[in-house]
Amino acid sequence: MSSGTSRDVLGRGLRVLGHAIRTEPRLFTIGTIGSSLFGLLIIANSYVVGWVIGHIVVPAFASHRVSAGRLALVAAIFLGISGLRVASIFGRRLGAGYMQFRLQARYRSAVTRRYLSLPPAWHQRHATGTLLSNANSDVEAAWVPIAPLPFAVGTIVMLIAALVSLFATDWVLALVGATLFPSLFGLNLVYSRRMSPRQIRAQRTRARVSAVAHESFDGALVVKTMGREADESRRFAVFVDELRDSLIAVGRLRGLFDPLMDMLPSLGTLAVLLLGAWRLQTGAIEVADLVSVAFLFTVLAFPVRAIGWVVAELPRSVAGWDRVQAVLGAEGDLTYGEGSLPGSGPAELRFDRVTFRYGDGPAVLHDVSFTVPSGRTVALVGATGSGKSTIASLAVRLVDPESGTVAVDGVKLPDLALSALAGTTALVPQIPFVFDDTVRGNIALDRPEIDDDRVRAALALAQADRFVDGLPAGLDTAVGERGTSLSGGQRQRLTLARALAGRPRLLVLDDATSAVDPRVEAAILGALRGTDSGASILVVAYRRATIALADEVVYLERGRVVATGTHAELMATRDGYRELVTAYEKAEHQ
Ligand SMILES: Nc1ncnc2c1ncn2[C@@H]1O[C@H](COP(=O)(O)OP(=O)(O)OP(=O)(O)O)[C@@H](O)[C@H]1O
Repeated sequence: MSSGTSRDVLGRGLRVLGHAIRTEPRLFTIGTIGSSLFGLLIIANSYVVGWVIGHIVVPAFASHRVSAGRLALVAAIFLGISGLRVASIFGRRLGAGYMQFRLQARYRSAVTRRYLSLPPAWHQRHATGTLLSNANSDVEAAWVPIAPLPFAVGTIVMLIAALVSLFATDWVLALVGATLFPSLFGLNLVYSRRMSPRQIRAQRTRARVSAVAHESFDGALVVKTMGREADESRRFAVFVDELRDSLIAVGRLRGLFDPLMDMLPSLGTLAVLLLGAWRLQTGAIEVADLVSVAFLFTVLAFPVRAIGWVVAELPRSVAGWDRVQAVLGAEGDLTYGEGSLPGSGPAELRFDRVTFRYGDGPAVLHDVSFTVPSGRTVALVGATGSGKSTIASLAVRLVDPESGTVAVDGVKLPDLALSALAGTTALVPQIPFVFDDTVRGNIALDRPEIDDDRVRAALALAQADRFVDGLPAGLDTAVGERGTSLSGGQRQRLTLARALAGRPRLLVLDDATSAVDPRVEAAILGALRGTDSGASILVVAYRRATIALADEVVYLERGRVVATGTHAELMATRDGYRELVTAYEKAEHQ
């Protein structure tokens, strides 16, 4: 979705506002009633000021007397107007503030929910920094005009009422208003057209700055160890400078527009005073009328600015809204069936003639067929890039095959409900992810059925119980952001324990124990195979000892299964397999 040209941005911005009003009609109504009352009170106040000058102050100059009763009446009227104004400002700000923050919260949650439901392929195409920007600054930008919106609508009500009262007072003075008010609108429109491309550019640059910053922080270790700090700072500076320039361009235009918006009502006041003096002379109006109208023009400038605030923010709002909609409207979700897997104990996994490609790229798996029989351990072995991780992703349905089927206990994965899939299968990925939480929190992940006994049992299976017992607060130890206080092998075992705690019936280990030493790895696999109610296991393996523990080996070359059999059989019959496993072994001993 594009952000559109400046020409149509006003229309689209108004549609975004319409959407906001339909989403929060009650709050919008409260805010608008408050600000309309505020506007009407401005007019009332002007007419009271005029009346006091014309009927109390001017006669007092002539008679040198003011009645105390009249003064008390005037004081009471002004106090009453002030009280009502306080209430109107309160209603306006309350309605607008609640409306803006509720919309922001609603869309932040919606964007985050959408991120979580979009498939890995989508995430791979979008930088994390951009996603952060979508959920934060784009959502904020979309709803920036909401804060002044009720004020602007109330101002329009005020301008219409002002025009009516001006015509009721004097048609000549009314003509000044009839010329001024449309000019204010016109100026706002010109401003919006000019501002549009600047705001869109600034919003895009913000997302880029966020993406580059995120990448720099994420890769801080590489940047430091490779001595690239200066280059990385320069790379960042290019985008920061671009953002500075686009924000200055926005500010420059605003700097030009704001004084113009202030000046127009002042010109109106001047015109009223000149024409009013003439009308006074001819007896067409009274002093009270002239003072009322002149006073009205001087106090108009502030509320009229509210229209400018809304219009000025529309381009930014449209840019933010488009970016938010691009996430909310993104396609490629996996749809789930309703099927369940009622059995218990280890499940069977079957790949049948599976072909897969990433996006429009070449096929990376061709006609892959193999089975992990219930309760057995199957090792996937193949050179780097041969498709092992892709098979692991397909086995737990992170992605769907282009053709062929993947089935668990005879049920095709797309026919399964998400809960059935998540309750049956577990993937332990190559790179462990640890949340900034306690050991317990990381393993239980708020799953209510996972109590401390299950957490401990999972830790024991993952050979992690001893190191966790050695942590200062045991299960309650906080592990830091991404588990920084743990070693790589400890992180891997924690992630494995997390998967095991859910008692999966099919466990997929994608090189999940590469950072633990070979003896511990063998102990883990031995323990997993030994449990009676355990899972069937598909393991991407590199170490000879691990591979030898598997009941069967599936050997891949360039996305094709070229042989299956026991480790011993493949060592005897397959040269490529023997060379690869021997190479792994040599690398390990070096
Ligand atoms: N997200 C992706 N987009 C495009 N191509 C990809 C993507 N992920 C993997 N590939 C390609 O798919 C092929 C198989 O990759 P895969 O990660 O499954 O191999 P692997 O056997 O697990 O490799 P390794 O042992 O290095 O982890 C490779 O050619 C790789 O370049």
